Amino acid sequence: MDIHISQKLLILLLILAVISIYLYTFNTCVVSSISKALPKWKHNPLISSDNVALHYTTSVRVVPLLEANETDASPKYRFFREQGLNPEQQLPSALIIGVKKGGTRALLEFIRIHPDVRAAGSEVHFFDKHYAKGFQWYRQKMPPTLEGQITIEKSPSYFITKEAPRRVQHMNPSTKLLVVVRNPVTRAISDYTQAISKKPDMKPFEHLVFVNGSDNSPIDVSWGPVKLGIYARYLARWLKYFPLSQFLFVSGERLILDPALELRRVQDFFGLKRVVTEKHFYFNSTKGFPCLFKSEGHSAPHCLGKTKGRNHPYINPVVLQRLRDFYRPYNIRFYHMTGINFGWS
Ligand SMILES: Nc1ncnc2c1ncn2[C@@H]1O[C@H](COP(=O)(O)OS(=O)(=O)O)[C@@H](OP(=O)(O)O)[C@H]1O
Repeated sequence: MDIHISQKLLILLLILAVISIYLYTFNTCVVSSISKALPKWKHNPLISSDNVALHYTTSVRVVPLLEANETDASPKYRFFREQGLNPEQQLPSALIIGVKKGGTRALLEFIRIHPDVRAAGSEVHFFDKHYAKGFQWYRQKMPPTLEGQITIEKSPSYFITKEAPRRVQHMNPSTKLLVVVRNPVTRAISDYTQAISKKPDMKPFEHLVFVNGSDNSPIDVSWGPVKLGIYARYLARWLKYFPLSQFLFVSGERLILDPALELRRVQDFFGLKRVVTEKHFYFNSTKGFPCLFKSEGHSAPHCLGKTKGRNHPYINPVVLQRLRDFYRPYNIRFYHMTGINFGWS
């Protein structure tokens, strides 16, 4: 009888062991195949690709990521209070100041996975639109944090706002400043794509990019999508108020091709443990972008919302070349200022 029971127990244990081995192997394969699938630029810090075309197959939910401000009513904060901890709202010690269409939302959503980083969900626009409301107002827009946690906010318009550098310095001269930059040609097209999605009767890009709409004329530097790409000009203003060591320049291209690598740089810059790693990301071939396995707000795999990663319109290659030529000297100046060659050609 005893022998009969222990045989049954043995078989049960064997089945459990087989299931555990299967699950472990499956998970390891999924994670390692993703990290193998993602292309790496390990030995090449220069970025040259304008259009990222990678093909991996996964199914995914596409959701807008935490666009709304979070509240402190969540179970997590209840738990903190029960433990006698008192999370408080603080002014940000780090800002993602730009650039528009650089990949700022992706960076914010990726870095906020880190347990020591807390972010304002939506763009607050304090240093450009709401400065008159005062720092108290600004602080109330921030999520509650525990001691040692970093509060971060992103409003890409800060980078080009004249008054912003002085105002940020006034708030805190040690503020850490993150700038996500992307090939200004691609950035201009991205900017235009967003504008035309809101105003479908806009003239074609090829018209708006030139003074008088004619390709015999110079590039129209007063047109927003073009003007914003002259990064060196805007950075020069910021450097009057902050040393270069307080900036981290994140490559928008690499944030797509190797998000874990860029996130490592960000965590190092913040002096944080490297918690956000390759295992948080997978590449979604339908979306054409890296997405998250899970984050604070979502336990299931998810990508950024529909307004991130739009299809760009076809642009005449001659016009593209004119734009590349136009930006070249400004890009070189930007590389010298930052000490980084972003490899935009
Ligand atoms: N993971 C991931 N998913 C989706 N999109 C991603 C991602 N990483 C970077 N990007 C790029 O981010 C571009 C939008 O940039 P921003 O978030 O800075 O735009 S905004 O200024 O806040 O409107 C967006 O530009 P478009 O492709 O033109 O839509 C993307 O190219």
